[in-house]
Amino acid sequence: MKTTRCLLRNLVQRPASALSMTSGSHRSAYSTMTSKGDAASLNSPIPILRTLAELREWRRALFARGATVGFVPTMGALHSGHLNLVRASLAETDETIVSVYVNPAQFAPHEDFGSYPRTLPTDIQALVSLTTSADDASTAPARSKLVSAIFAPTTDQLYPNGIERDKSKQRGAFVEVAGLQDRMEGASRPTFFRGVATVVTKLFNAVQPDLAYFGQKDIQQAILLRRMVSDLLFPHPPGPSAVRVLPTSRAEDGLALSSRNAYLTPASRKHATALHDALQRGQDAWAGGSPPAKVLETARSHVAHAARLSARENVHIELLYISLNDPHTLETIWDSQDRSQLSGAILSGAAMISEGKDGQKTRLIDNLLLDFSLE
Ligand SMILES: Nc1ncnc2c1ncn2[C@@H]1O[C@H](COP(=O)(O)OP(=O)(O)OP(=O)(O)O)[C@@H](O)[C@H]1O
Ligand SMILES: CC(C)(CO)[C@@H](O)C(=O)[O-]
Ligand code: BAL
Repeated sequence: MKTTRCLLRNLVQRPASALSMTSGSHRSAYSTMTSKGDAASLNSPIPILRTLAELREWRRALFARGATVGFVPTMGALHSGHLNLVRASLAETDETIVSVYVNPAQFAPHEDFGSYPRTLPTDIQALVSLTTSADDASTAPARSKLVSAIFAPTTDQLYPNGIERDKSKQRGAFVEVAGLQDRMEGASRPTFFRGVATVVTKLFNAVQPDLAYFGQKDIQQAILLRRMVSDLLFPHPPGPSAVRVLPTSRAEDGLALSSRNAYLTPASRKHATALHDALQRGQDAWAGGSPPAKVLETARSHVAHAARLSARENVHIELLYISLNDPHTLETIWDSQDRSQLSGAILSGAAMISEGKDGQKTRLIDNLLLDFSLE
C-alpha cells in the first residue's frame, strides 16, 4: 500500500499524457507513456520512454516544476554496481532517470555488440525493487524514491542518420576528447571513447540532467566525460563536478562487478580475480615506496603467474595492459618517472579470460587509485 502511494505520488507529478494506469502494486501498474505497448508487455510501473519526443515531454514537465534531474546512463544488464549509482541519484535529486541502451558506436566490428546481455525485463524489476520501502509516512522524503523513468531508445532515435560500426565508414558529427581517448582502454579499443563521448553527448542533450552518475570501474570514461563537459561548456550537467563518480562495487573476492561477467563460466570465474589481485599487489608496492617500474612489474608478473596456474585448469588469461597514469590528465607515467613529481596515480589494467582457447572471451577491466581520490 505504501509503495503504491509512492508510485501514485510519483506518477501524478507527470504531464497528463504521461499518466499511468495503476492498480494495487508496482508490478501491476503500467504506463501509457511507453511506445507501442511495450510497458504492458514489460509490466513496468516505471514509464519506459522509447522516443526523444517522449523524453522531451517528460523533461519539459520537470523544468516547469523546477525539479532536479539525476541521470544514470547504462547499457543494461543491471547489477548492484549500477544500482548504487541509482541510489545516489535518488538521494541527491528530485527525479532519477536511467538509460538502458547498448550503443553500437562504441563497439568495434569484431567486438561483442551482438552478444552483449540485453535483459530489460529484469532490469526493470531491479529498479523497482530498489524503491519498495521508501514511502514511510513518518519519514516521507521530499524526493521521489522511485526511479521516475527509464529511457530505452531505439537506435534510430539516437542516430537519426544511421550509424556504421566501422569507423572508416562513419559520416557526420562525432565527439572526440583528444589526448584522453587514446591510452589505457583507448589503446586496446581505438574506437571506443569516440563512441562513448558521442552517445553521452546525445544523452546529455536529450535528458539535460542536473547531475549524472558514473562508476570508477570505468575510470577513464568518467575522467574523459568530465573533461568533455568542461571543454564543450555543457549546460546539462553543468560542469565536471556535476559528473559524479562512485566507487567500484565488487564481489566478495574483489572482482569488479560488470555486465560482461555474465559471460564467465564457473571455471573462468574462479580465476577472474587475477587482475584485481595483481593491481592490489601493485598498490602494495606503491604504498611501500616502490618506483613506477617496480609497481608495474609487480602487477604484470602477478598476472603472468596467475595465468600459468589457470592454464592448468584450461582457463586462458591474456593480459592486455597494466598502466600507471596521471589521475588528472591520464598521461602515461613511465617506468623511470620520479614519484615525487607525481600527484597520485591510477593503476589500471585489462585482460581477456576464457575457458578453453576457443571459448567465449570475457574482457575484464579494473583500476585502483594511488594517493588520489575522486571527489
Ligand atoms: N562494479 C561497478 N561499480 C561501480 N560502477 C559500475 C560498476 N560496473 C559498472 N559501473 C558503472 O555503471 C555505468 C554503466 O556501465 P555499463 O552498463 O557499461 O555496465 P558494466 O558493468 O560496466 O558493463 P561492461 O561489462 O560493459 O563493462 C558506468 O558508469 C559504469 O562505470
Ligand atoms: C556511458 C555508457 C552508457 C555509454 O554507452 C557506457 O559506456 C557505459 O555503460 O559505461
Ligand atoms: N562500461 C563500459 C562499456 C563498454 O565496455 O562498452
